[in-house]
Amino acid sequence: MVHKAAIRFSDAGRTEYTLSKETQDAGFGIEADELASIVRGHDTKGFNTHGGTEGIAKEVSSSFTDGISSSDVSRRQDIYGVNKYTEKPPRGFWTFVWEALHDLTLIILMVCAVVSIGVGIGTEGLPKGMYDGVGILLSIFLVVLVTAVSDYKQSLQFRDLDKEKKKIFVQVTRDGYRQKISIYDLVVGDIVNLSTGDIVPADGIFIFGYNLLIDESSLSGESEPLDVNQEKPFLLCGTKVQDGYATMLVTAVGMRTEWGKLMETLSEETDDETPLQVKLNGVATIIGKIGLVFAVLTFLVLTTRFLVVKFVHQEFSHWSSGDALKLLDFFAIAVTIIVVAVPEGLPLAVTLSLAFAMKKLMNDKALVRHLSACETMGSATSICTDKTGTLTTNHMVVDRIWFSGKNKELKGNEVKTETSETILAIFLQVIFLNTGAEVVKDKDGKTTILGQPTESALLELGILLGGDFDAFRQQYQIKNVEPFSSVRKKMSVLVTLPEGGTRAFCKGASEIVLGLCNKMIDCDGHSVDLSEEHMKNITNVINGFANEALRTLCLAFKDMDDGCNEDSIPEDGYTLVAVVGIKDPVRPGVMDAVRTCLAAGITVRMVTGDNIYTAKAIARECGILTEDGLALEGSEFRNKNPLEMKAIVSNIQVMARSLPSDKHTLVSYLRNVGEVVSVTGDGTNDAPALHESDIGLAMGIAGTEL
Ligand SMILES: Nc1ncnc2c1ncn2[C@@H]1O[C@H](COP(=O)(O)OP(=O)(O)OP(=O)(O)O)[C@@H](O)[C@H]1O
Ligand SMILES: [Ca+2]
Repeated sequence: MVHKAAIRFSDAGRTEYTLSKETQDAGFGIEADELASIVRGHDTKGFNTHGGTEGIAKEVSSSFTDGISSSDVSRRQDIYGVNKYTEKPPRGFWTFVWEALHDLTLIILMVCAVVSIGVGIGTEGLPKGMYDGVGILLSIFLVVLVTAVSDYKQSLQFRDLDKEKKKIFVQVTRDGYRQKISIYDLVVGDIVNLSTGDIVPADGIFIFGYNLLIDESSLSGESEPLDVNQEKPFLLCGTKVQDGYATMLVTAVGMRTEWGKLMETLSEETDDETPLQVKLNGVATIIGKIGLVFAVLTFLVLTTRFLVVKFVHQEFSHWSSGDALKLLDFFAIAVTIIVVAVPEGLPLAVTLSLAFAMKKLMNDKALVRHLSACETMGSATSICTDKTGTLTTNHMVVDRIWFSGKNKELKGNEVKTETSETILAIFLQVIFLNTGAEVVKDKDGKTTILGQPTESALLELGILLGGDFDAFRQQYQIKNVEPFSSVRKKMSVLVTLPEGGTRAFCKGASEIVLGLCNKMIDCDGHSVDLSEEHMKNITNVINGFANEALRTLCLAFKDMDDGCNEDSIPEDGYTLVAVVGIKDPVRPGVMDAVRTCLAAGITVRMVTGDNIYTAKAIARECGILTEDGLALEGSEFRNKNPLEMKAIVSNIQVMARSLPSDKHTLVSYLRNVGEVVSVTGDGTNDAPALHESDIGLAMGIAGTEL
C-alpha cells in the first residue's frame, strides 16, 4: 500500500495530475476521460498508477461487495456520463419527400408536364390548354405523397423497434444486493455480474471470476477469443462473454466507450429491401426500359412519317404552329407509353402490405427485425425449433430424484425423511456449491433465485430440503469453476471443505456425467464401485425419467488428493450421488400451432440439447415426432459424411444432445436441399443457427444480440 502510494505520488508529481473541481466536489478521485482512456487503451501503466482495480474502485467510491448506493446514480451521471449513445437525428418527413422526387420516371413526367402546360397554353389558351399538364402534375404529387408517407411511417416504426431491441437488463450489485437494472441506468462504479452469452454492457475492469473468455470480434474483427483475468483485466463494451463468469467494475459508459464511438458512425439507418421488393424493382426496371424503347421508337416512327409526308408535299420550308403542335403530340404519346408501361406502384404496393403485416405481427408481440422477414416467413417450408423455452414453458421444477444408495425414485417431499444424512449432506453441497444461480435477498428481505431455470429448480429443491445458501457459501471456499455451456453440457467446481481437503463437484447432462463416474454412494453413504449391473440400473432410471419427458441431470463428486492442481477440474473418477428429473411442461397451444404448420405443409423439426428420450417424449407430445420420422443424437449426425447427411436430412424430426454447431449444420443442409428454413430459439446456443437460417425467430428472453 505504502509502495503503491509512493508510486502514485511520484507519478502524480510527474504528470501534474490535478482533478477538476466538479470531480473533487462530487467525491471522486479520477477524471472521466482519464479513466475511460486507461481501459480503452489497455493502459497497464496508468492502471497501476491509480492503484489497480482496488485503487480505481476507491477513486470511483465503489465497493466490491456492496456496489454503489442507488442514491448516488445522478451524481455519477453528472461526472461520468450516461450509458446512452448519441444517435443521428431522425430523418424528417421532408427528406422522404425529397427522396421520392428523385425518381427518373417522375422527373421525365415533370418535364413533360411543364412542356405540355407551356405548349398547351400557347396553342389552346387558358384554361383549356392546361388540363393535361396539371393532370400529370397532380398524379405526380399523389405518388410522391404516398411514397413519402409510407417510407416515413416505416422509419418511425423501425425507430420504435430499435428502442424495443435495446431494452436489455443486466445484473448489478447495488446497495449490497444483486438486482436487475436496464443497461441505460448503468453508471461508472457499478459492479456488474457477467455470465456466458452476455454482451459486456459498458467498459470496465475485471474484479473476480473464472475462466472468462471474451469474444471481441464485434469490435476488432479478431475472431480468436481473449482470456480476461486479474493480469489482463480490461473489458470493452459491446464484446461478448463466450465462456466463464465474472464480476466487473464499470469504468466508462455511453459515448466514452469505443462501442459508443462505433455506434455513432453506424447509427445511420440502412435501407433494407425485401427479396420480393428487389425482384419487383427489377421487373419494374425491365418493363420500364422496354417501355422507354417502345416510346422512343414510336416517337421516331411518327416523326419520320410526319417528315416524309412533309418532304413528299414539298412543304419542308413552311413550318406552322400546327406542325409544332403535332410534334408535341407525338412526344405526348411517347410519354404516355412510358407512364403506362412503368409499373411504379408495384414495389410501393408491396412495401405497404409488408409494413402492414409487420404491424400485425407486432400487435401479436412478435418483433420483426427486418421487413423482409414477413415475406420470407410466408414462404418457409421448414421450421427448426429448440425445445427448452420455445416449446416448453421454461418453468422448471424438480419432479423426481433417484439416489444411488436408495435405488428408489422419490418425490421432492419424501427425500428428507427417507434419505441418510451423509447422502443428503453431499447432495446439498452439489446443489448449492456447483451452481451459477444465486439466492438473493432484496431490500425487504424477500428471497428470490436469480439464474437459469434448470439451476433455479435445483436451488429451490435445496431450500425445500432445508439448506441455507449463504451458510454454504460462507463455509466452503470455491477454488475454481467451469461454468455450464451448451457444448460441454455440464458444470463443475472445485471446493475447499471447511474440515479440510478439496472436493470436485460435477452436474450436467445425465449420460455425460454418468460416463465420468466409476463409483456411486450406497445406502450408508459409502462409495462403492459401479458395476455393470449398477450401470444398467442407472441407465434404466435415466431413460425412465426421460421417457416421462423429464429433463434429467446427474450429480456427482470426487474427493481430491492433497496438493492437487487447482487450475484444472478433473474429468473422470467421479462418484455418482443422484439423478434428478426436472419437469418443464409443454406450453399450452404448442400442439395446435404444430398442427397448423403441418396443415400448411411446413415441416417442424426439434433440435435440442436435451436427452434423446426426453426430446422424443416432448416431440411426441407436441405432435412433431411421427411413427416414420427420424430421431437421432447430434453426435450421430455429426459423424456422417456429407452425402449421407444430405440423404437423411429431410427425414429428421428430432435431433437431441446437439451442439450449437449441429443446429447450424442441420440448417445449412436443409437449405442446401432447397428448403426455406425458419429457426426459432431463445438461447445463446441457438445463435449460430439463427444466423444461418432464412428467418431467425429469436424468442427474446436473454439479451442475446443476433
Ligand atoms: N445449468 C446447468 N448445469 C448443468 N447442466 C445443465 C444446465 N443446464 C442444462 N444442463 C444440461 O445440459 C443439457 C443441454 O443443455 P443445452 O443448453 O444444450 O440445451 P437447452 O438450450 O437447454 O435445450 P434446447 O436446445 O432445447 O433449448 C440439458 O439437458 C441438461 O441436462
Ligand atoms: Ca434453448
